[in-house]
Amino acid sequence: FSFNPVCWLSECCNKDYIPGDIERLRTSLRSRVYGQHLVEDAVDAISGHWNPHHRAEKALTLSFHGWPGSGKNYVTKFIAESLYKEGMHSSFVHNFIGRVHFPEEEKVKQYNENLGIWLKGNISQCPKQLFIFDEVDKMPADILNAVKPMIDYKNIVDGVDYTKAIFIFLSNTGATIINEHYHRLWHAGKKREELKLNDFENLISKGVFNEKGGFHHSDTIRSNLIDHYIPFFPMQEYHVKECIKDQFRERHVHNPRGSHIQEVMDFIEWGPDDSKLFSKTGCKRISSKVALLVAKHYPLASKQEL
Ligand SMILES: Nc1ncnc2c1ncn2[C@@H]1O[C@H](COP(=O)(O)OP(=O)(O)OP(=O)(O)O)[C@@H](O)[C@H]1O
Repeated sequence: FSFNPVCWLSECCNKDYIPGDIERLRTSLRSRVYGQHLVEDAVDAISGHWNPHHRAEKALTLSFHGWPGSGKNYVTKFIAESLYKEGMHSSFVHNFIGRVHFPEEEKVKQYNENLGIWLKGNISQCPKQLFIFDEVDKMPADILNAVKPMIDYKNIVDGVDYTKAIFIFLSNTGATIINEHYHRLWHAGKKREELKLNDFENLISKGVFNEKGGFHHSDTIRSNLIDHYIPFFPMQEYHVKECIKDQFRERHVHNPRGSHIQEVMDFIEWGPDDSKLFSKTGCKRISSKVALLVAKHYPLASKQEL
């Protein structure tokens, strides 16, 4: 037993701060995330990756694809919260956003150099790091090539162990392919819950390789460094209704009137044109509409919020 007073004051690279609580992750996803049963595969991958009885061969790379508002960031937040005590605020969790961190196409070389040094610096402090790259489709092509060697390293390089890191890429790339394929399967009578990862993985990897953005002709994909492509299915009416109820509940309204739920539903655009099966914005933009209704019709709940 060793006691390190520094760890009282700041985050340390140990089990207390990095509990890696997979059961908590499973429970959170099952109870809070609607309609995305394939994220279970991501959980299994993470669980295997950090399994103390099995040494990972390389860093784990997961790539989440789907329409806006289908839960990619939401799920990532649960992953961070279950693996790290401080969740998204942990100094071992890093969130890069395409348009914010890599806005200029002509600076790719500089971004790549900085990113390489920076990743190495962090991983050398603590190997169990989570790197999230959001809006990969809005990053200049080639950015991911800076990450590629780190994902590829199988051994300790210059004293740094890259194999325990987790990389999660989020994008809308491939969303159209996912939606169309989902639509076809749905027409053929397949149930959403019956769909498997391998119904989609090949389709996505081929699709993202050709679409513009950070994955475009990327070495990361060419060399098969992405371990799992996870499709996020478009949200249907019953999922969106659950999201709306969640938003009411968050504002202490546990029994919202049906007409109020409908009022929010009326704001949502549905596609594709023939079936109108999916919400074009998923569960996004619901929260502000619900906030307005709560302020207007549930004054007591609004007070509780303050
Ligand atoms: N599958 C889901 N189950 C429950 N709530 C969801 C789901 N998807 C989205 N939401 C709700 O909608 C909000 C926005 O979703 P989120 O930010 O995860 O979308 P996204 O897929 O990351 O979109 P984008 O591609 O625009 O980044 C979440 O914070 C959550 O409240």
